Amino acid sequence: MNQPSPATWVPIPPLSGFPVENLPYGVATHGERPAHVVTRIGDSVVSLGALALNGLLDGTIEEPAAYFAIGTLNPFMALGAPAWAAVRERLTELFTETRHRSAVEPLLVPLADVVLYLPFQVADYVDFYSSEDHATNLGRIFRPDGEALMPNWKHLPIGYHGRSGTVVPSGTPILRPSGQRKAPTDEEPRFGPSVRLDIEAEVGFVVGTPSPLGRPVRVEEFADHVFGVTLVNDWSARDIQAWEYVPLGPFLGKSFATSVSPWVVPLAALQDARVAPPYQDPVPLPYLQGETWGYDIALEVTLNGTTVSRPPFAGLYWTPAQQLAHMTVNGASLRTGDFYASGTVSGPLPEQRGSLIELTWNGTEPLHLADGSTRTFLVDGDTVAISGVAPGPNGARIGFGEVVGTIQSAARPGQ
Ligand SMILES: O=C(O)/C=C/C(=O)CC(=O)CC(=O)O
Ligand SMILES: [Ca+2]
Ligand SMILES: [Mg+2]
Repeated sequence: MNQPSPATWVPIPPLSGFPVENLPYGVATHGERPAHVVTRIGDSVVSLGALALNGLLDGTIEEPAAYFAIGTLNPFMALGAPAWAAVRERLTELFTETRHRSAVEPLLVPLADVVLYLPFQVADYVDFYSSEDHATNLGRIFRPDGEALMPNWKHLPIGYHGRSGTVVPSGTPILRPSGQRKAPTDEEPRFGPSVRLDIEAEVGFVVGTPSPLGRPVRVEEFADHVFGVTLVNDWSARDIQAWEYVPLGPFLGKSFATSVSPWVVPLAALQDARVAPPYQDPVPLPYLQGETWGYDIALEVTLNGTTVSRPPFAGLYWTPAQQLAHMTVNGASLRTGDFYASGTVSGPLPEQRGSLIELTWNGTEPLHLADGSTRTFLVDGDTVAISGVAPGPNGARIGFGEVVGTIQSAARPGQ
């Protein structure tokens, strides 16, 4: 469908991922103005701070300017699902009812004229490991002599706590990390810049509503707590990781940078992208059961402009609601801004693998790029972009935009 959103008076380019059915949240500056909460429609950005200051969000939440004429989504996210629904309904009204056009149109700013930031303050950051194809591939590569999947893998969504302070917005340069590594053929460990720098294409979930210590969040409560969805590139230094991570798990090989796309797509925009959860055998324990679903988000990974993978999020084994329930089943509380990533998204086909270690099978099968060069792991100057799109109502496309990063050479020790 060429015109997925005929109801809006805002011009929407054909096939745009930002029709009125999307209305994601971000944080942006425009010229000298301070950072505000914004939304995007077509190729225009609108400050919710400006809408609020003009009285156009009256009747949604108390004092909307206090939540939107600021440079972070956290206070709004903390208000909870009824407030999110009220604001979304009002924004939809403003962009679809022509009587609002004269008031709202002057507030539209071209996307190209704004600078986008990390839209929320990250509280805790968790990274899961929930793609069966990814886990199987990594098991084969890292543990060729054992079972590909660990015995616990189909009983619980495996994850680890990452480093929230190094979650960075799309476009932040990625400095090649240095660390210890020891290849099987090396006699001794050595220190230096990673020579196996990799990507992980993932989908991230942003928690809005907090939960108290001691009260697990049930699978059915997912949509009460999760505000929205982003794309993630969880940069990974495979050589540092391989030497450091047994038995306690990923540490410095994954904590130097995790890039996030600038738009948080509300769960409400993904209603039509829900898919049946995968068949789970063995049946998980009761706290992981309940009404749950996956999301049909088609990812695309480009390396210096060449498409190298199309990972399908729909096939993930554990659903985001099961991940949330697992993360809190021990009584751990949720804070506004908690962020959890799905784990690397890989599909069953070779061209659906979400990391270079899989795409090149541990560096043995180089990728061929459009410029004639080949790659196993990332070299300085490489740019990786991950984009995503999901189905919306009436044939609309719900876009996530993209998360981009370019590799810079390692800082010399002492710098
Ligand atoms: O299986 C391993 O040894 C390693 C797995 C990963 O590096 C993946 C990871 O950290 C989580 C994920 O993104 O799926
Ligand atoms: Ca990861
Ligand atoms: Mg990371």
